[in-house]
Amino acid sequence: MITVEEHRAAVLAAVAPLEPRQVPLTEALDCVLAEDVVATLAVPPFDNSAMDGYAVRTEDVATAAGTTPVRLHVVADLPAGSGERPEVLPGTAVRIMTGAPMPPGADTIVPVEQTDQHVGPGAGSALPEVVEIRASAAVGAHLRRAGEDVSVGAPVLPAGVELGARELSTAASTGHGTLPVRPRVRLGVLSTGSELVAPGTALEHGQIPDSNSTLVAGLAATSGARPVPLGSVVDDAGALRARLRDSLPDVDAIVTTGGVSAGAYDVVKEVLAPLGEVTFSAVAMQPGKPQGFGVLRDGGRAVPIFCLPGNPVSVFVSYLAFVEPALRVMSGQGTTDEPETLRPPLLEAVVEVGWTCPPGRRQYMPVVLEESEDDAGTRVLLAHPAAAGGSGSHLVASLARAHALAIVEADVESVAVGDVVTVMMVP
Ligand SMILES: Nc1nc2c(c(=O)[nH]1)N[C@H]1C(S)=C(S)[C@@H](COP(=O)(O)OP(=O)(O)OC[C@H]3O[C@@H](n4cnc5c(N)ncnc54)[C@H](O)[C@@H]3O)O[C@H]1N2
Ligand code: MOO
Repeated sequence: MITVEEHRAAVLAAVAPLEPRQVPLTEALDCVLAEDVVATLAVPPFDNSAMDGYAVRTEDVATAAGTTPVRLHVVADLPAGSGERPEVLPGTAVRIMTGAPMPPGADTIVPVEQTDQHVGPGAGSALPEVVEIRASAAVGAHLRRAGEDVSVGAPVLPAGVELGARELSTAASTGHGTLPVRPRVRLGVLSTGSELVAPGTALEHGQIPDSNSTLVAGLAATSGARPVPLGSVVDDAGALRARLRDSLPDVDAIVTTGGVSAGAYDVVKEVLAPLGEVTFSAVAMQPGKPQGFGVLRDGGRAVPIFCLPGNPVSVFVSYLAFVEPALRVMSGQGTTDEPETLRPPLLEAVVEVGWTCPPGRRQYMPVVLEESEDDAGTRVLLAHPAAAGGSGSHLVASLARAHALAIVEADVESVAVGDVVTVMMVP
């Protein structure tokens, strides 16, 4: 048996960040930015009004007040989006809406509420010939200056940042319709097993729902990859070979589940082992002992393939231990120089209900966490197994209850109430 660290090291040695690509903003969410980005547009891009009202000259309205209104001729209307540039000469005003460009000649805005005009749309909102201004205004009042937030050429997003909604709106507003990113990893998800039927299908005797496809696709999407569903194949070498061959051009990596242990029908091993570039190992962990990993060739491209065991809890643990770190390297979200960027956060918890551990294998026990206080009033996390049956790799329904995986080293025989264990938070 090899250790988890040895298997992970072999995986990480075989994967590399995907080549950067220019993608539309709509495809860039959750991607890592590959280059520094500077503003090609100022924000705001031009001087514009912050209020619906009238663009005027301050000197024209200097004496305006409720009791001494000033009457100005309205010479034009400027809704937002207007490309007109009507000049505001002395004694005139331009009606202006929020976001419309400031007309030449005007140096301030009087909100519509400080005039005699109707507020809002509908009846009474026609453009007046004359407007009565009922308040004076300072130079630049309610005016949003070009470049006030960002000027052209200013750095706005650094390489390496993970693009969320805020970063993407920054890119959009500073002139970018596309961005150079590490693309999302297209992860092919393939279940193997003649017993599998689609979730929700009525079962014949011996059949079970394929829950692994849903699990892996969901985990991939959660970590920013793009799952590519490859369905399920029966335990037939020819069918598996054909499905893998047909899928290769559309994916950057593949996860298969099932068919990797000692069974007479374990076709994943049967098909991939002879190719010479996929290795099958026993890893000292429970669940998740039988693991395959290697690369398939698509022309000159190496496509990493993870052959996880079929048991669903084994799939979950194996995904977090091996697939997630590799995807994080490929997408630029993490690096081997900083191992904490390759996995979910680790915390410590106090065991509330003990359990026994398998000999010679590191155990990953799905646990429920609860917050509590110790005798000194310090906040502590309490952990108990999520399933009555412990870390059995078939106890898939209990996964929904788990908050974390308690990691118990291979030399520990049992975990007792009050022990402190390391827990890895799970997606
Ligand atoms: N003689 C031995 N038998 C087994 C060993 C061993 O060392 N010697 N290892 C056991 C361990 S540990 C594991 S884990 C499993 C792994 O088996 P496989 O990867 O070959 O997986 P299968 O046999 O195809 O399936 C195992 C189990 O999982 C269910 N399954 C499979 N796919 C799905 C799916 N898509 N959705 C839901 N459930 C799935 C399947 O029906 C089986 O019950 O091998 C042990 N055996
Ligand atoms: O390694 Mo298996 O996943 O223990 O059941």
